Amino acid sequence: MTRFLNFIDGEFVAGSGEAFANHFPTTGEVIGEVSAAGRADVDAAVGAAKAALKGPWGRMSIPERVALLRKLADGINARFDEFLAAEIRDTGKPRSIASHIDIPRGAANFNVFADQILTASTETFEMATPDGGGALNYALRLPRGVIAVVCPWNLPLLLMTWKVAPALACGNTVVVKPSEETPATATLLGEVMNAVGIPRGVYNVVHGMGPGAAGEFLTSHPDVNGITFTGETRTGEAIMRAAAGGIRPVSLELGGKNAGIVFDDADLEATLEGLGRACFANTGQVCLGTERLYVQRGIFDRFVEGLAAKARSYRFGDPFDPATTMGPVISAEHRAKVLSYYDKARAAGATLIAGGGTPDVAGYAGGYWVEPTVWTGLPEDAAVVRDEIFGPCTHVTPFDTEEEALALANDTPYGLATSIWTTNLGRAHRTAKAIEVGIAWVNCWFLRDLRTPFGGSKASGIGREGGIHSMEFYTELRNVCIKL
Ligand SMILES: NC(=O)c1ccc[n+]([C@@H]2O[C@H](COP(=O)([O-])OP(=O)(O)OC[C@H]3O[C@@H](n4cnc5c(N)ncnc54)[C@H](O)[C@@H]3O)[C@@H](O)[C@H]2O)c1
Ligand SMILES: O=C/C=C/C=C(\O)C(=O)O
Repeated sequence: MTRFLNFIDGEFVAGSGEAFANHFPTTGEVIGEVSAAGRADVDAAVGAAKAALKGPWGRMSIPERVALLRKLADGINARFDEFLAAEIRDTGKPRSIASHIDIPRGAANFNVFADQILTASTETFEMATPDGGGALNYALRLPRGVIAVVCPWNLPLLLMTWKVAPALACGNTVVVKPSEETPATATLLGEVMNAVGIPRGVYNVVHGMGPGAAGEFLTSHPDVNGITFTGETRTGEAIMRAAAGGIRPVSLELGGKNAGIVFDDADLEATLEGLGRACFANTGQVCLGTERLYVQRGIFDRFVEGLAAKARSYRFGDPFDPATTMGPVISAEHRAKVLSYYDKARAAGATLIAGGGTPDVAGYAGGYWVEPTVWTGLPEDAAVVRDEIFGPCTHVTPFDTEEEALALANDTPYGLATSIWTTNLGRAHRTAKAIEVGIAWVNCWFLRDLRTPFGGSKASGIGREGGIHSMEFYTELRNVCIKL
């Protein structure tokens, strides 16, 4: 049984909070115990992070920091199999996903933001002064200080390093609160931090729950200078309230109810491949996934049939077996939530095209399995069409005109991402511009260039991360005005 400790000031320490169990979602077995941080431990972590700003880390040049970030990427890659196993045991996700997405991106994030800080520039303005002389303004890009990083469980290492890497690149220190469901890779990263020579206190990890526990202790801590959060919209509201105390900036990457739009001129095979992944990859637990599809009437029946075939094509089982293509959902609680929506769809009179229940997975009866599911026939105000479910399921609605598709897609409080499929160039540009989201993919899904702005509109978030946009959040600009 693994014991996951907090990582504070370069050391692994037990916390004063109540320890809790870590489950393997594939079997439901308890495979670890997580030592939760109490308020005093969070104080110690924030204190260590604050002190580290004044230590060697704070005096380091950008090239020195960049060299350490590259060592972190190499350090993760050198222990690739350990990170892979840790992520798989926390999430039950298939090896094929974790080895292609989670761990490589977890490492790559450090290299990407090392590159970014080397080229991040600031403005200068020369001005005339009333005395006939002049002055020169230039901006200094300074770290904000101690950054609280609060993370979800769906892509644990990837989403954590997506924030930790730019925060460190900019010279901040961090206190990470991983999801209580997935403590492993954040903890393992502490070992890599020490091994490559990141000074103590620069990276800290506190484990525990959110409300009334480590998450809240951290986000309400007065010595935290900025909060970056990925998770549910409701939690984002609580974090924003906590950030109001002391006026701390927030970056919020929140929930969604993303629409996919398929026009009848789309390449059907490519569309099914792309949207099949958008609906079902990672057992539907991707914030960018599509839980609502709008398909033009001319290809509606063929599309629905093709998507049902995709839904039925997954293989459940041992995540370490390369033949497994779909894992369980993260927890018994989350499975109950997803299945409650399967019940709601039934009660609302949906036409069930595929799935709709729980599979029998031989040898893994205790796992948190749910079937990939496709429905049609529900009105737009049905709970299944409106609420974020965060499971491997989608509802498909037919439409006739471009205007109608856009009105349907935009009729949601959320605005994270969309995936539009058409071979008509003009329509692609028009639709991408008219849809109210932060990320519009055309003829693709989850194709990521890490220099691009990433984030949500409406209730899906505040701010953008990625490339220079991360630098904007993790630094503060100071204007220096020199009278010449
Ligand atoms: N927009 C994005 O980039 C993005 C990416 C991934 C996931 N998500 C969203 O995340 C959600 C799934 O993740 P989740 O269930 O882990 O989200 P969650 O909001 O339940 O939890 C996220 C983190 O916040 C902590 N937390 C909870 N309440 C808190 C509080 N009051 N104060 C401080 N911390 C608190 C949790 O312990 C956890 O570490 C989905 O809604 C999904 O759409 C969004
Ligand atoms: O579940 C959400 C996935 C988010 C992905 C990223 O933040 C990324 O690719 O950088």
